[in-house]
This record gives sequence, structure tokens and C-alpha cells, in this order.
Amino acid sequence: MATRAGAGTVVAGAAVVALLSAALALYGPPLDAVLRRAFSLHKPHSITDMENTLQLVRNIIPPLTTKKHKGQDGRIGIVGGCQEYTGAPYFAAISALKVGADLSHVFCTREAAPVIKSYSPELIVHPVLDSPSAVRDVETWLPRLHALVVGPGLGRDNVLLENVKGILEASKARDVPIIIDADGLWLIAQHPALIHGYRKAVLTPNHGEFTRLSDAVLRDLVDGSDHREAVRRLSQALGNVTVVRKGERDVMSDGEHVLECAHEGSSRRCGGQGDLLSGALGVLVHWALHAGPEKTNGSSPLLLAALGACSLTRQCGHQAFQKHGRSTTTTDMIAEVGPAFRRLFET
Ligand SMILES: NC(=O)C1=CN([C@@H]2O[C@H](COP(=O)(O)OP(=O)(O)OC[C@H]3O[C@@H](n4cnc5c(N)ncnc54)[C@H](OP(=O)(O)O)[C@@H]3O)[C@@H](O)[C@H]2O)[C@@H](O)CC1
Ligand SMILES: Nc1ncnc2c1ncn2[C@@H]1O[C@H](COP(=O)(O)OP(=O)(O)OP(=O)(O)O)[C@@H](O)[C@H]1O
Ligand SMILES: [Mg+2]
Repeated sequence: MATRAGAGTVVAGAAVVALLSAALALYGPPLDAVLRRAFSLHKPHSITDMENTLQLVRNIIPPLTTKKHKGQDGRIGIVGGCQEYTGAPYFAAISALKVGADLSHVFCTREAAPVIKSYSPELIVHPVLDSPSAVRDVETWLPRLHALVVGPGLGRDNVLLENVKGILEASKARDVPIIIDADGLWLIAQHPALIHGYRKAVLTPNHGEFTRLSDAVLRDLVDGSDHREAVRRLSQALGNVTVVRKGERDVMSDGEHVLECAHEGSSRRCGGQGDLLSGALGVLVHWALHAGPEKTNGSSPLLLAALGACSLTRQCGHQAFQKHGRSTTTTDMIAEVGPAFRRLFET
């Protein structure tokens, strides 16, 4: 699937591509058009590599059957939500549900809880994050959670950040996958040891957050124009945690392999799109780890999940922008999660 950085050869696989293109033409745009949008072709990816990678993302999606009980397809926790920011944890939590999780918990401050609850009756909201017993309160839920998304709307209050340190340690001790975004990344930039070497962690920095992390962690300067190498080096420096650098192209690496997603998105840069991505990623990381190596074919489950979440977020943006243009907001994108998911992964 992904290329080993700096190596690899392009295999054309033209016959296979022609067959797959013909098949897909029955259901949507030509395969190579879809793939050209999803991947950068200037590096050594063949179209067959790319189709295989997308197929691996599809492989991790659990089937919808009548044989499961509530919770099996995902119980996701979001750690964030404070006086200033209530939208971000809501966007992440509702996106996790819309992608296919069964239950979404938000762990936020006492003040933020009634506000977040009022946005949606579908969320389970715990007003614990500023309590002296915050770590214990979250810890009691950890055995029931499949992934934790830490940071959307967390803010930078020192009491909250201290509590989040304890929550991170408790989550690692229980082997819970952790997605770190927004102010969670601010905390990691101050204390990289909190996440160093934890192989079930994914960091999702935007441009500013990536710069802050690189400044904190890397000793020597990296060529800022080479995003692939910059992301790979940051991942390596953090002990191979998976890093997803969001931007005009999303670049992701586990320190060894590098993937790039240039799937067509939208030209609107309204706030909250990263929160949608982090909530979606929480579910996909759980699915990818749960799927097992026979479904992921030896590829990094976290990289597959990251590629899935980036493609999905961008597809939501694209569809919402076609309908709403300049007035597109993240709420419009969330309304597209279902159709975008079907279009990308179920056709
Ligand atoms: N509705 C809600 O509740 C929402 C709440 N949110 C929550 O807000 C909290 C803070 O998050 P944040 O992203 O604003 O972080 P922060 O590091 O202060 O970034 C601002 C600085 O970084 C820069 N900068 C950023 N991106 C850049 C780029 N692509 N390219 C270049 N520069 C870029 C930017 O530079 P400037 O434009 O000001 O020069 C500025 O200095 C967090 O909890 C988050 O979850 C959001 O999720 C949105 C929806
Ligand atoms: N210049 C761009 N062109 C196209 N898509 C972009 C661009 N920048 C970001 N995106 C997409 O928007 C999504 C969110 O990335 P963004 O950088 O806005 O995150 P963020 O700043 O953390 O968002 P939030 O407002 O939720 O904090 C990602 O899927 C990314 O691919
Ligand atoms: Mg953000």
C-alpha cells in the first residue's frame, strides 16, 4: 500500500486498471479520476497500489447485520468542551455517530455540559473535566470505550490540562487508542513524553499545530516545503506515533510509510472541519484495529483509518460546497457524512 519513503517503483498495471475502471464506470466516475483526486501521483504510487489501499479501507468497515448488540460498532469518547468552546466537541462526537459508532460520550467541564447536551439528545455528556476527581471519573468509563479523541474545544486552562495528562496515562495503561487534536496537541507540544512511542496514538495537527509540534520535538530544521519528509520525521521523533498533517493535501505517516490524500474537498475554510475529521477518525481507528491483519493485509491500521477519515472529511466538504457554496458550514458537512460514506466506501 503506502510507499517506503524514498524508495519504490511505479508498476503501471494498466490492464488491471482498465478492468477496474470499466467496472466502476457502471457505478460512478472513472476509477482513475477518483484515485487521482484521492492520491498524489507524483510519488511512486501506482494506480493499482491506490485501489488496493482504498480497498483495504473498505475492508475494515464492519458489516451491518442484525446479529450485533448496541455498542459493538463503536463507543467513542471525546475529551474536550469548556466555557469558550462547545461546538468543537459536539462536531467530533456527532461525526463519530454519523460515521457509524453506536455511542458517543463527551467528557467536558461542568459549565459546558448543558450546552453540549442541548445541541443533541444523541450524545452522552459527562460534566467531569474540571472536577478534582476527573481522572477517576473518566477512568471508570475507559473499559467501555473503543477510542478516545482528546482535544477538540479543550482550551488551555492548566487545571484541565493536568487532568488530561492523567487521562492520557490511564488510557495508555488500558491500551485504548487515542486521537489527539487541537488543544490536546498544545499539551503534547509541552510534554511530548506523554505520547512518545505509544503505537495506538494518532495526532491530527493543522498547519499551526504541526509547526508548534515540530519546533518542540525536532532538534534540527526540516525543509518546510517537503511535507512528506517533515511529517515522517515528526512521527519518527515521537516514537512512530501516526501523524496526520491536515492542509491543502493531507499527509500522514507512521515514521516509515507516508500516504497523501488530495481528494477534492471544498474551498471553504470554516471552523470545525478538523473536529469532524477527528471524530470520524476515532471510529475508523477502532474499526481498523478490530478488523485484524487479514483485513488490513499487513498495512498499518492507523494509516488506513487516517486515509479513510481524510477522504471522508474532504468528500463531505465537496458535497456540502456543491449545495451551499460560500455559506457552507461544518453542520452542512455533517449532514453529508452518510451520502459521502456510501459514495466513497460502499459503491
Ligand atoms: N465551534 C467551535 O467550538 C470550534 C472550536 N475550535 C477550538 O478552538 C480551539 C483553538 O483551536 P484553533 O485551531 O483555533 O487553534 P490555534 O492553535 O489557536 O490556531 C489559531 C492559530 O493558528 C494559526 N493557524 C491555524 N490554522 C492555520 C492554518 N491552516 N494555516 C496557517 N495558520 C493557521 C492562526 O494564525 P492567524 O490566522 O491568527 O495568523 C492562529 O494563530 C480548540 O479547542 C479547537 O478545538 C475549533 O475546533 C473550531 C471550531
Ligand atoms: N487548503 C485546503 N484545501 C482543501 N482542504 C483543506 C485545506 N486545509 C484543510 N483542508 C481540509 O479540511 C479538513 C480540516 O483541516 P483544517 O486544517 O481546517 O483543520 P483544523 O484547523 O484543525 O479545523 P478546526 O476548525 O476544526 O480546528 C481536513 O480534512 C483537510 O483536508
Ligand atoms: Mg482543529
